[in-house]
Amino acid sequence: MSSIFDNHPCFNKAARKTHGRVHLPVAPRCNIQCRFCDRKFDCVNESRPGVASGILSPYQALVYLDHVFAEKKNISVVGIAGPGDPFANADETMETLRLVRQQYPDILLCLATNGLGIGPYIKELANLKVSHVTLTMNAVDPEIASRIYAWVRHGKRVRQAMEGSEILLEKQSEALIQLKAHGIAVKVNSILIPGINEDHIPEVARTAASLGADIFNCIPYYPNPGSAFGHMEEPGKDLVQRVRAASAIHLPQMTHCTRCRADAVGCLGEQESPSLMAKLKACEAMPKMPDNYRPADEDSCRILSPKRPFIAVGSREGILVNQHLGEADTLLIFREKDGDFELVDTRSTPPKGGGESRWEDMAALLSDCRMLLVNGIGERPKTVLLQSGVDVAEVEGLIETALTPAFSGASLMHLKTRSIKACSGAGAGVCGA
Ligand SMILES: C[S@@+](CC[C@H](N)C(=O)[O-])C[C@H]1O[C@@H](n2cnc3c(N)ncnc32)[C@H](O)[C@@H]1O
Ligand code: SF4
Ligand code: SF4
Repeated sequence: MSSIFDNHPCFNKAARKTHGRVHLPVAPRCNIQCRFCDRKFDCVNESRPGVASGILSPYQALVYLDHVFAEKKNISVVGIAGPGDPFANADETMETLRLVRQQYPDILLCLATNGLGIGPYIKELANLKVSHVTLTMNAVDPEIASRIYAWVRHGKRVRQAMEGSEILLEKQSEALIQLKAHGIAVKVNSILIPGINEDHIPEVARTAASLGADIFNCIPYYPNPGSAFGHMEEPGKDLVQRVRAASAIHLPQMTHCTRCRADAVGCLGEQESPSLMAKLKACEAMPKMPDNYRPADEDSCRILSPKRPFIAVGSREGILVNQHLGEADTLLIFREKDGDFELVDTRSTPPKGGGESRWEDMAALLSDCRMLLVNGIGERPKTVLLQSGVDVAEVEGLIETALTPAFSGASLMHLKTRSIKACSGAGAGVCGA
């Protein structure tokens, strides 16, 4: 019998080599300070929790995700794991989850949090079908916790270690109970910090089990020179094994955690992809929100402004979306009218062979269009158009079928071009693909 654990590489060890995950780095800030954590937002060299090569806005993250799915075919989970805490950046986190869910109705969604701020969002997380949450609980005794957490920001006030730890622990317990009450699978991460909590972690596992957690992940502390615990050594294998064995009495153990970056992508332990890291940086440089974008709400995803009333289509005969942008001599321009679609213009595309300026001219040509529908497009023109505020969808099928979701802002996922369409136009450098 299949279960929600099957396709998640962290919750199910058997899936770790077949199913990948992508972390979207949309949450830079944190609402607490763990003494072992050192966050970095522009770091390409280190492979550890809390680092990312860039920070994305929700809209940028959605564009980046397109690149991820184009390069990696085995991604089953989209998650948010910092580099700070998702609920110290609740607006960005929830906006990203809404956009991703709208665009990818069947993908698994997950996130990792310290639990302090998640409470008010649990209901909506369940509505968005966020199926897996990781809650990091490093202690359940406030005295031990106060040695791990330097401060906790609750509401507008920053609380010092002891008072803050008491609040944090209470919020974590409440969050775990509520997450389970909403049918969400919960993994509890507990960072094993030698000399601080090694004898206490089995008690964390026992408490987590009593509150309904599904699985426990005792993670060896990774030494961060930039953190307050920077001088401490990483726990040895024997200690990790001993603590995991004592915790296994209470909960099944995850033993294959690879202590991932906040922008990790692919299978666990896989080397970072240089091309996707470059894509992430390119997406970070895009406008945080193009002209034709307004934040999503619970009911609708992309509500598009009247500043760009039209949608452009690449079509050979005017019935199907079946043209690669590089091959298109003309683009059809549609608008929505009285619940129907009207062809309002046929525009000649800028002449081929103009290099980069061809795509800039194309962006100008489509300055009143909110979206371009084609069955293929090169990386460079796509980036130029997205940066100028034209959303791009690579789809195939009847124009009319594609225009309905395109105008309403609904998902076009079911129409996505199945095979990668290369430009067969007049030679290299012409279409930019
Ligand atoms: C960077 S955090 C982001 C999500 C969230 N703020 C949290 O703490 O769960 C992701 C995971 O990395 C862990 N982590 C951070 N620094 C670490 C370190 N130096 N060694 C081991 N795990 C670490 C956190 O405890 C957490 O479980
Ligand atoms: S809660 Fe997460 S991001 Fe924040 S300091 Fe702790 S480990 Fe780092
Ligand atoms: S850090 Fe561990 S639990 Fe989180 S995604 Fe990586 S392997 Fe999974």
